[in-house]
Amino acid sequence: KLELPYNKIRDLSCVSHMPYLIILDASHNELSDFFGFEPPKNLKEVNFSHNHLSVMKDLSTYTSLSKLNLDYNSFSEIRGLEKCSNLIHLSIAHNKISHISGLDKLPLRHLSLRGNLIKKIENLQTLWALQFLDLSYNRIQSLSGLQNLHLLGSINLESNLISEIKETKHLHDLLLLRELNLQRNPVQEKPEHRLAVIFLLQHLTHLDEQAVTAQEKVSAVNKYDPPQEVVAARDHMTHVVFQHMQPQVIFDSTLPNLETPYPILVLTGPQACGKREIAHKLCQEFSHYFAYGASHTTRGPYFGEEDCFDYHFVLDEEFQNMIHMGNFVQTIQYGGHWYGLSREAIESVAREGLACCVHMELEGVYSMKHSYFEPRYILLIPTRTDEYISRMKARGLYSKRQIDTAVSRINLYVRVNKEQPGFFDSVIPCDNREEAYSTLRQLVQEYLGLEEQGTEVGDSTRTIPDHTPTGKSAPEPYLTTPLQVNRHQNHTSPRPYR
Ligand SMILES: Nc1ncnc2c1ncn2[C@@H]1O[C@H](COP(=O)(O)OP(=O)(O)OP(=O)(O)O)[C@@H](O)[C@H]1O
Repeated sequence: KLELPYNKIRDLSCVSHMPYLIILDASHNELSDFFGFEPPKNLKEVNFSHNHLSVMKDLSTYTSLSKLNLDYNSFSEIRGLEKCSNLIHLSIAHNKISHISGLDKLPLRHLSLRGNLIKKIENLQTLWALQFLDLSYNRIQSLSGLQNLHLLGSINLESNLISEIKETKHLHDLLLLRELNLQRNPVQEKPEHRLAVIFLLQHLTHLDEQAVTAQEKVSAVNKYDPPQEVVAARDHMTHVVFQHMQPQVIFDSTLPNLETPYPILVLTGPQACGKREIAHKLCQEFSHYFAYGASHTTRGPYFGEEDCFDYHFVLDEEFQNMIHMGNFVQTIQYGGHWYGLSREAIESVAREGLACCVHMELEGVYSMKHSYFEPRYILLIPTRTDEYISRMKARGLYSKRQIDTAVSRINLYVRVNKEQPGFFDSVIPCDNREEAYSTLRQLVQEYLGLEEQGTEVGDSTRTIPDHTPTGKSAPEPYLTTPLQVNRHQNHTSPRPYR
């Protein structure tokens, strides 16, 4: 690695003598010669931002290059990158580029052409891997030109000249689009076009706070809020697509098996109904059978919460990276924060030979039902709304709006349970936490066959149900009554516990 930023360097020919160089930072210098050195074989990252470069030249010998930063130079044309078959991150922001060209078929995931003179979105259709596109601060007048970018998750078009949104058909390819920034475009000034903006936003899970007013946001959500099934299908598709883009790994511990799927217990219900506390308690008491699968979240920890125990607390950027690395089984946005259950959270429990116990909102359940896992779903539902509200207030963590949202979602759960019999394997009222836990405890004991064998919970001498690939312990009954009640609709005989 060679770091030379903030100097007055004009000549970099010395790099020709560094055949093993991998990373070069020559930003903030006085270079006018573009790559004026013999190419080190494995050069991967180059930063030439803030120099005096004006002409790009053929980089076909720089085949390992994966990240190139050319911001704040004087380039007026993109060229010479045709053979850079490993280039995934390219930034040529704040130059003098007037046309998008020379990028055909590159495996780019991140492209920034912010602050140039571009009038039209063009020649991007072959960038099949593109996930992040920054075209802000240009002179673009229309949204056309975004066809085929199936993996694009974020487009920044802030400060352009987009004055109307006529055709939205070409945006239908953008299956994974989560963010679209249209701030500071004339279209925002015209009331008749605001509706079109909202229409575009119907596809997005992230509604830009400043792009639409609160009222419009509400009407957009009400009018276009897609059904839970659609949201879950999109969420599942996102994670499957991104997982398939990674080198394939065989997950020994949780691989589906027709006879004995890997056991997962999902506690679901509205926020603060006690599912997390109950999940922890269950994992503690039945520590030979269950371990807690901690989700990732972008919300900050509350007082007393422990990283890796309650959640893996991460920044938004890391969470988005994890999505793009195909790390999650499911994700949701709740209360302005991201939550996601990673494959690794489940795998790490499975590797211990234990069943994974997790908690999640209804959207998570819908997504899990698309996965190859076949968890048991227990709904914990408050039946005395006043007490539920008082308990939330007493925690001192929630605004009135958060409490209202949580309360309004009780009906959502009740409706799903009523309209889709069998959706939850069991429903437990949770007004009294002790009673709720005791009911769950009983279910789990029956499920593990503990009572029948008269075995004490937590008895370390007892054989542990072993789910590891090499596990040899005898199969145990998997979910006998009442947890199994609804499952009987799909399965004729109880399945053995691996
Ligand atoms: N991976 C996930 N997928 C879906 N929902 C999740 C996931 N992880 C957590 N949640 C749910 O998101 C909601 C908000 O979680 P958060 O921990 O911020 O709330 P909380 O106020 O501590 O409530 P709780 O006690 O229910 O966890 C909770 O209902 C939680 O169960």
